[in-house]
Amino acid sequence: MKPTVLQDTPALAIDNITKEYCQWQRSGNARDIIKNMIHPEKRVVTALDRISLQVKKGEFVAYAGANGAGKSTTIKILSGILMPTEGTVSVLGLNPARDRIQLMRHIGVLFGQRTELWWDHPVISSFEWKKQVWNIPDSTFRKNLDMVTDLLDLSDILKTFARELSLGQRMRADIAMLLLHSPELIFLDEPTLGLDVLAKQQMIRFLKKINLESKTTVVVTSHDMDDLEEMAQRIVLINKGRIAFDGNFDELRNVMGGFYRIVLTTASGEAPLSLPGMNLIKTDSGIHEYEFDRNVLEIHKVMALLSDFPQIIDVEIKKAPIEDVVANLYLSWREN
Ligand SMILES: Nc1ncnc2c1ncn2[C@@H]1O[C@H](COP(=O)(O)OP(=O)(O)OP(=O)(O)O)[C@@H](O)[C@H]1O
Repeated sequence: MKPTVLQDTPALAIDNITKEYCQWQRSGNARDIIKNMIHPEKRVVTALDRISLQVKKGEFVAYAGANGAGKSTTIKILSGILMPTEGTVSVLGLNPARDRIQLMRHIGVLFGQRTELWWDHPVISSFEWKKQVWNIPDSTFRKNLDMVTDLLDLSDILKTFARELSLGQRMRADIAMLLLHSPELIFLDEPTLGLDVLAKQQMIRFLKKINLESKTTVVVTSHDMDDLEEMAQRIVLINKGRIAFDGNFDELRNVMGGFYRIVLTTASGEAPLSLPGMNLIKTDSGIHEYEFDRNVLEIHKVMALLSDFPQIIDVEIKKAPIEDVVANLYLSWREN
């Protein structure tokens, strides 16, 4: 039996947390070898700087930011691996550092670069080991094993040694193991890292399904913004240890000016000479891609503009790729 957690609490609540790390600096000079050993220089890095965040039960939240922004540190604090230097954290109403063992029965954590599988044993042995150690009831284990085997296509690899799996197979097996005890909340640090297009789509479909059908709360980090947009309803962006954006993906696009793209194909192959308010960003074999700010140039005005150019034979209007929006945002943060 799982110990009970409070039902009406948010999935997680972070209140004003700061995390400082102490980093020892050593020079690479051979003449500093003694100094490096006895008096290495100390540097304090503020990985998280007074962060507050709430996630409701059943939400699917993307947690993103540039390298070193503080994502993994947050996940480690939320799962009780690290303690914040200051501030309070509550996950399903529990204190992750104090109630770690109780909490682990309700959550699942994946660090995409690491594996929980037993390296020199078939995958199924790791699963059965978890069942014994975690005391997972037979019926729950069987139901979850059938579900993950089917949805993550595991039947071919259950009897394979973990060390013989490809990266994508290993990731699927790790996610499967994470779900065997029916966690209510899962933290996934880069679950699509290194997956091929098909494996990625399968993983994304799977995560959306368990969020929708089992109401599992999901917090996922990734550097792939397209993946995140496909999966999550909400995106929280972290920059230098601070929350810099919290909203949905369309709101995020609006932060950078509500940019849209329009792709025009012309019969002559030439780009229309002047389209005020639109910037030509790419042109190739008679296909011309422009960017415009929908808040400045509304879509009906764009259509009116295009009607003056009979040589246009095809038009496609789309939102700016989220990767580009976020890249511009990171750049603007770096410059400030
Ligand atoms: N164990 C540690 N000891 C000292 N400093 C650390 C430690 N772990 C992380 N840091 C520092 O904390 C900051 C945030 O690191 P963190 O790993 O949380 O970033 P991240 O957003 O997950 O980055 P990435 O996208 O590159 O994985 C970085 O400046 C990093 O150097």
